[in-house]
Amino acid sequence: MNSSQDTLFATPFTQVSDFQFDNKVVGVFNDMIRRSVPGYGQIINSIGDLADKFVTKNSHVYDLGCSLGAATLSVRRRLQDRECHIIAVDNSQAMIARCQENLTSYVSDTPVDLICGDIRDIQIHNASLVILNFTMQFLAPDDRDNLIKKIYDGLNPGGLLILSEKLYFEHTAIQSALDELHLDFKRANGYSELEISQKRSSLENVMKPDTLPQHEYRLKKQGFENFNTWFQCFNFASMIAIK
Ligand SMILES: C[S@@+](CC[C@H](N)C(=O)[O-])C[C@H]1O[C@@H](n2cnc3c(N)ncnc32)[C@H](O)[C@@H]1O
Ligand SMILES: O=C(O)C(=O)C[C@]1(C(=O)O)C=C[C@@H](O)C=C1
Repeated sequence: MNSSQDTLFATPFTQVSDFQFDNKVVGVFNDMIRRSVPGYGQIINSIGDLADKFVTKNSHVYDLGCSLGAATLSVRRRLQDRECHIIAVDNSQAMIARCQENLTSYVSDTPVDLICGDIRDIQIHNASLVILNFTMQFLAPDDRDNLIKKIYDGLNPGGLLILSEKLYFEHTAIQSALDELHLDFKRANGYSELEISQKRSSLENVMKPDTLPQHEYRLKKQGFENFNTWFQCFNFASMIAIK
């Protein structure tokens, strides 16, 4: 997936505006997410491995907040002859346009319905896999319960939800230690203090991470009895929940 280097926050702004998944972000997104989210590449690969284990014949796979289609492509590579259908959704028109180009670059017999829309309005049914890879954190906290309930209801028995999120920690010293390790990861990937602090301000109002106990409580409350974290690096985690 080609991408320019992310320098969006490298020059000083008089006022930092709220983060948006617009054309400018789309152009650098692949570089941005790989240099910002520890373990992103491994998570994308493992989503393909999990798809291989959980996706059943003639079922649906949902990639909610698909961005450029990284998770969809990873899944699709593993699903030959499964006769299933992938539904990939994002509410950024710019992301969807670039995602379409990425999907058409690879041949596959698994059809993908690419939908520009809000994941809160999408119906889910006959699903063997639902992916929320760093998407739910951008929803208003009050909308998260309904989304998880809708996913639970739309999954077939034995179906899998993959939920990757940035985490917040209640304990002040733990929060600050893991946050600092994340910042060191960004520094090691070439981001300056200015880039780090301007991006942080830009995300402040639009990305609200939950704690791990909040995720566990929500998943259980909405019906998922089987839940575990399968990946964590610093303050980023990916969870699986099975219906
Ligand atoms: C961090 S990115 C997700 C990365 C992507 N899943 C991946 O694996 O590369 C978050 C995405 O969610 C989308 N998004 C945020 N809120 C949304 C909503 N309510 N409905 C649909 N898409 C949404 C954004 O446009 C953005 O593309
Ligand atoms: O927390 C940060 O600093 C991030 O950059 C995280 C994050 C994410 O988790 O989605 C935020 C926005 C971009 O989509 C890429 C990464």
